[in-house]
Amino acid sequence: MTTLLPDLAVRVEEFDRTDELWALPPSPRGVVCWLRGGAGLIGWGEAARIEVAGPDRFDRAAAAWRAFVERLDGDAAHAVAFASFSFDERGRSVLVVPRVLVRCTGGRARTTTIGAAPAEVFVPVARPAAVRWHDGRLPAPRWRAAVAEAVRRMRSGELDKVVLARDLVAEADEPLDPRFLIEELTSRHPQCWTFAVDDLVGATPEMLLRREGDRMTSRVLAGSSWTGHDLLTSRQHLDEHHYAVASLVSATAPHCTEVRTSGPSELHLRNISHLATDVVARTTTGLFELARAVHPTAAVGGTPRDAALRLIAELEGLDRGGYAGPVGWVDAAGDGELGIALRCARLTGRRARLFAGCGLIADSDPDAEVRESEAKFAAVRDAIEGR
Ligand SMILES: C=C(O[C@H]1C=CC=C(C(=O)O)[C@@H]1O)C(=O)O
Repeated sequence: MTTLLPDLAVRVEEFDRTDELWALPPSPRGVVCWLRGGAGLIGWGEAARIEVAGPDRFDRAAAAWRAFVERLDGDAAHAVAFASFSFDERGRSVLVVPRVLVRCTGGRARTTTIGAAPAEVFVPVARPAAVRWHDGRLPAPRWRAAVAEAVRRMRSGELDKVVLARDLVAEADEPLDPRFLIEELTSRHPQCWTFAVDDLVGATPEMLLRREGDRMTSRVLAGSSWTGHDLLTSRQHLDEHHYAVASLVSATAPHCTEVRTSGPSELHLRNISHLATDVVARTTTGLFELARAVHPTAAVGGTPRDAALRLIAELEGLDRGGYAGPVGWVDAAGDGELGIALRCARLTGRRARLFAGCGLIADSDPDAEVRESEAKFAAVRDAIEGR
């Protein structure tokens, strides 16, 4: 389904960059962003919204985006759509084309407006008021039991790896303002990509796919420590990491040439460290078509993929929505970036539902995984608390 403005004239203006991109949207409504280290994209208002579902959601989104770009008048080359794809094929995936887009690279910023500039009433950024925390659908003891069962199944040889997630709910007295979270997340997590698309806000360290012309890059993460433990000498974490890299490389192989991997190395973030491998390749395949080929990698699904997805449905049973799905942006030429939507929350009015998942193999310890999930929640939890 596509909904769009009647007037699709594109206007572009250049101006000196600002460091406070998060403060530009005039109100909390319809904010979309993809920001890292003071640069990136932020937008508001809706020139078009494209919603797709089903196993062919990536192809349908790609076709709808191409059709939309063809309808634009003027400088269509500067148009960008923000995307949030559901983890599960039954979920709703969304492309949002903002009416106003600010793109900041190097010392310059550019505003792209589609249609007449929207009438803007400025609403100051609000800090969350009186936040209370509740268990989600999978409180820690139930999730620990699910992890223990998954480990038992892997020890019996049913599968090699699975990623199980749990949730946590924040409830504030007033509606949550995504701009506050964007500000907190960009300043706390400068190595991560802070995103807001539809109702999902977060800061992910994992780049699923970046496409610039015929160059594809990816950063695969799996294997974590929140205690400073050396990941590079841990057989368990190296094995867990290996499955994630192998799933990305084998899924992209039919679409890529000159594939090079470098890693693993350790990526140290504020609350946690990960094993990371960077992948570079040449491709002529579009960004969304590549996403169809690779999603879900074993960083969020498991190995073998189908057995892992069945076990996730059986033991986790959460509606992951956009969590662990591809999230990011695409431009008119088909270039763009899709991260994996991790360290994020779904915002609905006064509530935020946080998600955190852990990769499990036969050697995993359920108690350690519960603590790892808490360390992953901390990224958004501390941002909501503003502490
Ligand atoms: C599934 C998540 O993290 C993935 C990415 C990095 C490390 C992971 C791990 O060590 O389990 C996960 O595979 C999450 O943060 O919800």
